[in-house]
Amino acid sequence: SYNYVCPLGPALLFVKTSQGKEEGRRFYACSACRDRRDCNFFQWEDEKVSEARLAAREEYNRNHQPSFTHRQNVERYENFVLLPLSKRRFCQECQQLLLPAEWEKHSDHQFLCDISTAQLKSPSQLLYPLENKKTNAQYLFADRSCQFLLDLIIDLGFRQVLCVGTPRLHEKIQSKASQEEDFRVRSLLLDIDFRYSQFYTEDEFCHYNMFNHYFFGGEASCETCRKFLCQDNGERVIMVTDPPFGGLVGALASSFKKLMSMWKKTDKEEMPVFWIFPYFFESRILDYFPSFSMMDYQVDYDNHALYKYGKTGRRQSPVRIFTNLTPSMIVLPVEEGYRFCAICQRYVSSGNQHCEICNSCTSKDGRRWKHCVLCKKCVKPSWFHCNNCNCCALQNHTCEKTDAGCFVCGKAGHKRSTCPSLSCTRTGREKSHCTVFMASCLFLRCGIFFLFLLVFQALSVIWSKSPPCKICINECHINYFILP
Ligand SMILES: C[S@@+](CC[C@H](N)C(=O)[O-])C[C@H]1O[C@@H](n2cnc3c(N)ncnc32)[C@H](O)[C@@H]1O
Ligand SMILES: [Zn+2]
Ligand SMILES: [Zn+2]
Ligand SMILES: [Zn+2]
Ligand SMILES: [Zn+2]
Ligand SMILES: [Zn+2]
Repeated sequence: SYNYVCPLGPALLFVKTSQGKEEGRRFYACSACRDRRDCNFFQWEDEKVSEARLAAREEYNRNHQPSFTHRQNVERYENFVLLPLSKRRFCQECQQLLLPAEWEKHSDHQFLCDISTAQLKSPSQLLYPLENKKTNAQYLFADRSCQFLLDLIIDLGFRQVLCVGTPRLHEKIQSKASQEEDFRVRSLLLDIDFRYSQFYTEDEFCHYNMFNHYFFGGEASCETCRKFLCQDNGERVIMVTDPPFGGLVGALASSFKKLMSMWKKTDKEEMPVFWIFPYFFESRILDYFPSFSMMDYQVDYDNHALYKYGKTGRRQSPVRIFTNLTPSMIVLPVEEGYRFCAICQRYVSSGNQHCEICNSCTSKDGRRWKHCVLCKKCVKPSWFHCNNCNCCALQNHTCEKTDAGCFVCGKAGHKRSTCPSLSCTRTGREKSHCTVFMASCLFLRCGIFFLFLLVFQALSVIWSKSPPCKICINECHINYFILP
């Protein structure tokens, strides 16, 4: 049983951390929504909850169920495909296939007509990608990357693909399976996006939350997943996941471990996994999965302005494949410049040079990195060794160890609140001219306050227009820590 449940399943326990130390009260919040506007569930761990509040929450959860069940959606689909083309409509506002009896209700909504079988087979094209940055950044694979993944899966001999948050890969497999008789690969999609239940049966799609390992369809849905993983003795099964990048690696890892244990044959063996995630999460992923290694392949997306193949040629994508398969088995396309490093026994980017000192191909971002003898490791090409910080960093970084100084006068040794150029000091001799000083002091304070406001406004304008954080892509610097 769970402590607290919101419409997206069991809430997670969080605590704020600062410099690795826990700070403040622990609290429960929605597992999947980082933005209170999307799910406002909040509960202090040590807070007593009244019966009335619990009842209200249950009521709220009930009211926030989708309007149709998965079963109902499957039946609707069966009726939909019987309709002649001219009667097949899709409401773009409600993101829903419409049966003729429902047209009336959606008459002032935008809709698409003549929905073809091909369109029904590629729902990821029909549905608009959810782009709520904090909750569900639905970045869809560019066809180049999706095809690469599928070819790789086939070449490695896998037959069952558990697609966790990879609707486009699932869709590719499903449509091939329905078109080509000798295509033997099967797939099951696990995703939080319930819109997909309109296009897939209960054996093809499970409504699932990967932050808390929650099957919305209950035991039956969980059983579908277990069966899928265990058919043919669990041979030739692989899980491919591409979670939203907003962090919570620990929560994801814990769910993936649970999925992997549903497959588990022996203690030694691990279910093969492709976890697609940005390279800067490497150490976090390895913390949870020491058997994983990061591949150099750069995963491209269709609808991500930063990470897609631009018109001007190749843009760098920071998204990689993490896997527990032997790296040498992951053959990367030579046409795209990847080459095999015989010493590292893996394929690497063309720019990734083997460093003699580190004895490894050290680049993480595809550019050629340089070795720093003082740091005893390879670093980004744009970094320089800073003697102040005693490590490599960007040339224009602010050194960590030096005192940033006073906000007002810039001098070191004191903070804004005790700045001598501002405050009316309390020593007796100075009190005499205090009134005059007070006035100018107040004037100065107001001035600085407004200046501060202005700068803040300017900054927030700049922030809102600048591309998302390069480190975490959509969600900046989560300082929460999930307790086990
Ligand atoms: C970054 S997109 C990956 C899509 C993938 N590149 C593709 O083209 O198939 C993340 C996917 O995970 C799903 N997702 C987001 N949050 C989720 C959650 N809490 N549990 C399960 N799936 C989730 C989204 O609906 C989306 O399909
Ligand atoms: Zn509608
Ligand atoms: Zn190498
Ligand atoms: Zn090196
Ligand atoms: Zn250095
Ligand atoms: Zn420095």
